[in-house]
Amino acid sequence: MLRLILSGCNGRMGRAVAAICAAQPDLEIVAGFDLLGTGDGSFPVYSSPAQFQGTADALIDFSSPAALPALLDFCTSRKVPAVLATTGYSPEQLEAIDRAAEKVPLFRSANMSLGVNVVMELVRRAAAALWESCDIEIVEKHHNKKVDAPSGTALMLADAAASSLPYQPDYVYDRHSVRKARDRKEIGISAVRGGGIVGEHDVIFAGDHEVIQISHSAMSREVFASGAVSAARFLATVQAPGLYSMTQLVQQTVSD
Ligand SMILES: NC(=O)c1ccc[n+]([C@@H]2O[C@H](COP(=O)([O-])OP(=O)(O)OC[C@H]3O[C@@H](n4cnc5c(N)ncnc54)[C@H](O)[C@@H]3O)[C@@H](O)[C@H]2O)c1
Ligand SMILES: O=C(O)C1=N[C@H](C(=O)O)CCC1
Repeated sequence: MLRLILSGCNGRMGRAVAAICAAQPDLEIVAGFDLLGTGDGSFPVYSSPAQFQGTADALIDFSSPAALPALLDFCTSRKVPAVLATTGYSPEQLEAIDRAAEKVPLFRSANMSLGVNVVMELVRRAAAALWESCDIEIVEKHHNKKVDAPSGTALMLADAAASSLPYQPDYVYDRHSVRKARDRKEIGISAVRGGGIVGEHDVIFAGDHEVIQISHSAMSREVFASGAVSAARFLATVQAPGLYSMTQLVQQTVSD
């Protein structure tokens, strides 16, 4: 039995993860954390991690960057490995995650879908082949409840493209405030918010005579939820502290 804590349990993703756990007999949610310290009664919910006195094999977090300090305190002091799936962390929070990962296994990915991680590899290869002839632009689209922009996935895709460039690109999020033609060394990142769009990402390589586009569409939140559960299963097999990502999870899956 894998005993899980679900942080952000009352949210859209928290509910999607709970549904997957309910369908897998070897998974048990022993506690939920959420601002609102109540749930549907299927497991106890705490408004603060410190209130929970039990133990767990792993924690899955889909909540808010505001939850991070208390979560890192909890995970490092209680030695509970965590899957951090929340997006919108500040550079200082990313450093705090790096420091905590020296004490306990942590897994972080702004997108828990296996497909997006394949797309990242395609983007690396396309950028290596096309950077001299093409401008790189990223467009992401999400539902109207999403609070962070651009999406964590768009930033991961920009980093994937940047890793293949022989220069450090500037990420440009706003073309409104400056009247200036596009610089070759930019990666433009644009965010659209509307309705119930689950998550769409287009990486556009625009040349003078051709346009190449690499796209990913999430059809439901289940793809992120099941990826997070796979990451929690992966963490339960990892003993050493460290910051893990989909790269290691995919490597383990391929070698099994
Ligand atoms: N990595 C991925 O694959 C992936 C996929 C989808 C969403 N996300 C990210 O997950 C996060 C949650 O997304 P969502 O759509 O479920 O949002 P949501 O708003 O529906 O749910 C967030 C939940 O977290 C709770 N919460 C907020 N602040 C908290 C705090 N300080 N302490 C404890 N609980 C707190 C809220 O009460 C809410 O129930 C977002 O950052 C989103 O971008 C990541
Ligand atoms: O719904 C969200 O919020 C999503 N957030 C992630 C991101 O910011 O990239 C992943 C896609 C869905």
